[in-house]
Amino acid sequence: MDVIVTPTPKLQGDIQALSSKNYTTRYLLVAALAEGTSTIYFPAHSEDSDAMRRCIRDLGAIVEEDEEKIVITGFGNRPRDVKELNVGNAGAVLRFLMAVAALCPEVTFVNTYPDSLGKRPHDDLIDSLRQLGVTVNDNAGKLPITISGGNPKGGRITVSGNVSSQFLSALLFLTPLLAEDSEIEVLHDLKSKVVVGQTLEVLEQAGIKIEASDDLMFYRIPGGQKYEAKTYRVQGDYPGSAAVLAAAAVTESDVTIHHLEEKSKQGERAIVDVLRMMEVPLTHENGDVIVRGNGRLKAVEFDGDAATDAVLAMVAAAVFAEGTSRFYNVENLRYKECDRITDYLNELRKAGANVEERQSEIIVHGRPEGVEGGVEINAHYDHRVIMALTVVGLRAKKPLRILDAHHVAKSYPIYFDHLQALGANVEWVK
Ligand SMILES: O=C(O)C1=C[C@@H](OP(=O)(O)O)[C@@H](O)[C@H](O)C1
Ligand SMILES: C=C(OP(=O)(O)O)C(=O)O
Repeated sequence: MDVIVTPTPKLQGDIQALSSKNYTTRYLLVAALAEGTSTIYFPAHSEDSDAMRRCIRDLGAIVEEDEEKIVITGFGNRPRDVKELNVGNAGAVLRFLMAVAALCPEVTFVNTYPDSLGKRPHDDLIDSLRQLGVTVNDNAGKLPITISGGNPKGGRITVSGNVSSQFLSALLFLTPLLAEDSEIEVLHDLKSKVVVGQTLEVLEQAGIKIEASDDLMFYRIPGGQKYEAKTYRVQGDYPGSAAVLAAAAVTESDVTIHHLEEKSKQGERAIVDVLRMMEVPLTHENGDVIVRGNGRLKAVEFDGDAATDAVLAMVAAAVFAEGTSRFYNVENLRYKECDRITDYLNELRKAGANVEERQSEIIVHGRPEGVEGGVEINAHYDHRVIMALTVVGLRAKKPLRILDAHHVAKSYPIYFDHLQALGANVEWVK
């Protein structure tokens, strides 16, 4: 399914932020790793959270749900002996469950998205699991991957944080369940460090004790712990909302998004500060972000690693800013659903934006007068590319057709419904 985005000068109305993807996947996981019954209120509904739901069920969790909650009876440290798991295109779900698979006799993670998740590297996590004595058969660090647990005990391990924080998060979920104490040292840099804060927050809520160094590069994890069954409430999702806020920023608008906590640990809440730095009129109080856009934006410089999943939306806003914007420290955007530097900038250029890439940097020469549009956009299987190009399409001169825009459902299945509710001219076509 494609979407046609027709230029729309005005957006108006209010929407509820959808529920956070990253918190939903984490709560589902810690509920599955507990032995009792946990309840998760307002979980996200998207392909990625569905993938986690499906896989924990396959691993033996009992999952029941209604409109507002999911009730999960976990399998503790004894997942069912499952032969195969299908995580769809969900990177975090794959990485977290590769660690859990160390508790299983033998599991194969299948490769259902060869052109997206199938291209992403997992070597760093594979190396760490091998240090724990787990046997891993992989395809040069990529899917399909077979993990044979071999009853790991814990101990001292290292993990590289250069490519993704998800490898470290995965080990932090596993090691408390092992019989002996563990120590994890992060080698090189730790990218997307803020997301590890969300992992630690959820582990603490689940009753797990972990000692973390202030710089998040070293951890002591007592072994033999048990996850407690708890009640969780999922907060609003900043990465998805970032695209809607960017859309409001580049148009004449009066848009409110409810349910975005000011004190959230999501790094992507920086979208609010970045738009503010770009001189977009907005307020953020009592969980409501209100943007009253006038279409005028100023260029910005920003360390994108602090808000990994909002960078594409920020870049889309910068396409219309006065001056040159720079988003630096973003190399790991290359290892996502697509290469979010080269692939994304190619699509932006097609739409008429003036952008340049460096190995770990995106440079945007703003065009306040608008871009030409009138082209077909390749979504590269990437929900965030789809959302960001939609923002650009709203202020192009001619419509954009985003091919295979249904991949938006990876994180935000109702993105286009939300935009329509705000008055955007976006239409699904076959
Ligand atoms: O831990 C998580 O849930 C995530 C971590 C981040 O990935 P990286 O650490 O690979 O940047 C983020 O981009 C991804 O959407 C979700
Ligand atoms: C990169 C993302 O997710 P994941 O790594 O979990 O596939 C994302 O949501 O933008």
